[in-house]
Amino acid sequence: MEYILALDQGTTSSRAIVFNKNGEYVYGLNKEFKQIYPKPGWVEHDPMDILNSQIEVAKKVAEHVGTQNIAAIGITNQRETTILWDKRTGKPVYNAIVWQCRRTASICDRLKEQGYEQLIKEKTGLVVDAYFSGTKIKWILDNVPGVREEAEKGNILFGTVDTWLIWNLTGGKAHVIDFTNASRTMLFNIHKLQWDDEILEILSIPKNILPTPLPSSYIYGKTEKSIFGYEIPISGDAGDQQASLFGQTCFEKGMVKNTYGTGCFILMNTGEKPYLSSSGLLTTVAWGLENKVEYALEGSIFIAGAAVQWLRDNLRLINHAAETEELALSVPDAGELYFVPAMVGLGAPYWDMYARGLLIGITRGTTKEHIVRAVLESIAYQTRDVLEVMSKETGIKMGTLRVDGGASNNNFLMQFQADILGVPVERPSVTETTALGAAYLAGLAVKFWENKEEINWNLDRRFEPVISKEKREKLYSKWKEAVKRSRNWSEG
Ligand SMILES: Nc1ncnc2c1ncn2[C@@H]1O[C@H](COP(=O)(O)OP(=O)(O)O)[C@@H](O)[C@H]1O
Ligand SMILES: O=P(O)(O)OC[C@H](O)CO
Repeated sequence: MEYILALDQGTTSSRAIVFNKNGEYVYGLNKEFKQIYPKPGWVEHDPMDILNSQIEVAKKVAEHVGTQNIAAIGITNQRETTILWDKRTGKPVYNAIVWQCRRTASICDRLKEQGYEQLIKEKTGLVVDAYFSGTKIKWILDNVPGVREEAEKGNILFGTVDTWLIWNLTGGKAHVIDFTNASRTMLFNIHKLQWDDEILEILSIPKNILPTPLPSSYIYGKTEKSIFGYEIPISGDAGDQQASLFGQTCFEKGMVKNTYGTGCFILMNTGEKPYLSSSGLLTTVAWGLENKVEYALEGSIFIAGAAVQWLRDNLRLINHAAETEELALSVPDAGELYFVPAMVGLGAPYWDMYARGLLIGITRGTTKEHIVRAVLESIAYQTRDVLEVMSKETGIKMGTLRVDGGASNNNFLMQFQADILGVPVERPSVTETTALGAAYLAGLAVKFWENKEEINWNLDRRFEPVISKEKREKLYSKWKEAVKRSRNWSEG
């Protein structure tokens, strides 16, 4: 068999991509689905939309290349997003609460007041934040009538999006989660690789709703024959950011990647020991493979490409994301205009659930082009915030930054990123590295690839920093000022 099929279930779209033995992109399709914003700061998806859009593109792509040619399926997904369903009917009991959703900020505040921050950090590697699944599960159990009672009777299952997809694709046979996704729930002990009873008790979450945690490269089950006409092994599962670290072949300690999608997620491979941060970075499982687990340090930025979507859909300043490159290049600079994309608060390294978006430095001369440029620049500044902390903490000086994700196709942004970091930025020829990583993990489990050494990484373009250190620091210090002014704005 010639191909591996990767299913990349992202925040805004479901994607299916087929890769060949050389790790080359053969064919892929993408389907956007509805974002639901019931209240300010709340974000939901319909779990059936997630499932149907994913199956639709998967079937079309498989048929295009010949379903019988697919050796295995790898799954990768938006992480933390929380789904609870009734295992008797397969019906969700509530919409998926999306990772960006802030509705559980007050539950997190209470956990902090009760002094649980350190305990949670030591066990899970995470900061207490509404971002993670734990408080979202609690919210559904406490707020959707009847769900807690049914959960206690053993009728309810929880899953992140990978769990939900695998459960449905296997016809309800496999209720599983891989270690990387589990490490984003705030319920998983990343040292013991087990659900943590103490945290489950603190949040009043019954253990029987949780899936079985497994390595990221593993045969979890086979697809129901009715879906593709064949039973195909599902043998890779990883959260999208860890999958992209793998697809970028960041296999050595100290290697770093940044994915520019809805948000930006910067991960550094830290090897076989978890490194606990003291300045707002997360410790997370990078992958479970070949009977061992490796860890990563992560800086999660909530809004990156989403700010470009906001320019398109809310302000209607552009028709397509790609137009921003030309618009930004049409002005020599942003004219001291700074945009802080704190629309859902600020993630790493600030973790301010109450910060809100800000555009500052507007003058009579400010144009649409300046606004577009400031939005793109904000993505690069946020990345520097994380990388500064990362190298300070670990003492590792990054040699280059490997990039991927939709917005990494923006050459202006990549050049500005190199300039503001003072470090070269490398874009690989396959920027769908998230899907590629999932394909690699799936292929390794079924011996489509024998070992990691068979895996390729090819450069598309390298962006070298060109501005002076003085200019870089001047631009960056003003950004820090803008961030200060965006903080602590919302009253919850
Ligand atoms: N050329 C571009 N310039 C700037 N932003 C872009 C460009 N292309 C895509 N984007 C942004 O990148 C995001 C899509 O990237 P993708 O990796 O598909 O994200 P996700 O997996 O989070 O859905 C969107 O938010 C979009 O606005
Ligand atoms: O869907 P993406 O690519 O924006 O990724 C979302 C992250 O997994 C959230 O942690």
